[in-house]
Amino acid sequence: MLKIGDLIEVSIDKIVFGGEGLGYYNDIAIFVPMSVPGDKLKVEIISNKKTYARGLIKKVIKPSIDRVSSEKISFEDYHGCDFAMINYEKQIEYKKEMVKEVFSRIAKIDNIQFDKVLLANTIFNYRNKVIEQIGYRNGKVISGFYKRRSHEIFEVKDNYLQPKEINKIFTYLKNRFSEKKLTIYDERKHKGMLRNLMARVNSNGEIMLVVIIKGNIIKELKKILKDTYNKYKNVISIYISINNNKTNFALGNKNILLYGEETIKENLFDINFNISPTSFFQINIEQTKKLYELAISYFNNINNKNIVDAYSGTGTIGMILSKQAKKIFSIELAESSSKDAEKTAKENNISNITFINDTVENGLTKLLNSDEKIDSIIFDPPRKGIDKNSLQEVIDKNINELVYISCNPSTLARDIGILVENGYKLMNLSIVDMFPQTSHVETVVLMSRV
Ligand SMILES: C[S@@+](CC[C@H](N)C(=O)[O-])C[C@H]1O[C@@H](n2cnc3c(N)ncnc32)[C@H](O)[C@@H]1O
Repeated sequence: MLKIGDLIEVSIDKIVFGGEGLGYYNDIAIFVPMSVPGDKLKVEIISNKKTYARGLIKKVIKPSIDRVSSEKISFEDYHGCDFAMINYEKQIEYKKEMVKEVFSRIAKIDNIQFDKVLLANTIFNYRNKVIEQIGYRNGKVISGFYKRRSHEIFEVKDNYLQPKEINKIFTYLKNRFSEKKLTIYDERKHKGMLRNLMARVNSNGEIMLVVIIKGNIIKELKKILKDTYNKYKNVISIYISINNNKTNFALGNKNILLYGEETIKENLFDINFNISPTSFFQINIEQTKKLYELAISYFNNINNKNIVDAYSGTGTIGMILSKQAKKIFSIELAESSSKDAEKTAKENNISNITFINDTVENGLTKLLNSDEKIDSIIFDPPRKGIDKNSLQEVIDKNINELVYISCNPSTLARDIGILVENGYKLMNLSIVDMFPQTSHVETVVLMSRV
């Protein structure tokens, strides 16, 4: 019987959904984060159940040929990236395996074939949005990510995924915060001011900064942000977000524009999209272009179709489709995203699009029961997938063509399973690697009525 704290030797056989490696020790399944199939490891047991246990790597005894370093072993060593210990080509192989495994287990579809697997050219520093926790160490303001399963912050110099320019500006801000001895938010006492730093950067290198605080804006903070705005010409927008809640969610309800522009803009397919601090926008622009191009190519004959863009964010896919389609209906829950989308449509003279600021659960049902004829739907839901009733409505109304973009293969497989049971066929399935160095995978699927 294993106990917490035991040191064991284990060989890793495979990667399972969620990104952890799996090996066996006396028939007990041992899950090991940051491990690679082919590794022989010394592992310390940190949790123990009847049929399985979880352990952390203490030492790499013999590295897998796919491991990039046998010295770096922890989540923190890889800046919080749970696949960065695996060479890039192999990361893709494991993502394919994970998608195959969930489709077989959940959707009961075996041996899926991938239409396309679109790799990234830029595999580091690709993120266009960054949020860090602010903390305090040895009299200095620091920022970074929480260590795994802890609320201790770890700070890294040149973070693997973040744009270098943002790292530079964050360093400047933290030095100024330290100098002025601004207080740091303490989540246990619910006291102190500085909570998070957030930044967005667009393809032109323009930056939006958001400082998330509890309480009121004090003049020292305002002065630091004014100096930042004047010093860095590429910082085009600075907000303070007030978050007085006891929550892990970073942004607050009140977002106050201090300097510069209300939104940052990103150009995709010749449309300038507006993005506010709280709006959703895909975090990897190079891969987003490929993702949208591929998803749009899955529609058969867009011209003269009425298409719904469900879970539409800032309206990107719908507006790109609107160039060819007859009519687009975009449904999005978040008010700021919907407002950004409306602004973008106006500025780019797009008029054949209707924005519905509502849940897909309500908005889609109403639309499908209205006089509008709907030919096709593109879904891009959050991780929890499509709500069951909405899916049933789509099935009942016999919508022939569904494109489904998903950031969570297990809820995708669940929803595809339901569609297949109800007379749809899986026509195409592709992967776009939006999140290199992490186990996250973006999948695009085309379903049609048979
Ligand atoms: C993965 S994002 C996709 C956004 C967009 N398609 C894009 O590519 O930028 C999911 C979006 O769904 C929205 N959302 C979440 N739950 C929703 C719901 N129940 N109804 C409508 N929109 C929802 C989120 O605010 C977010 O903008």
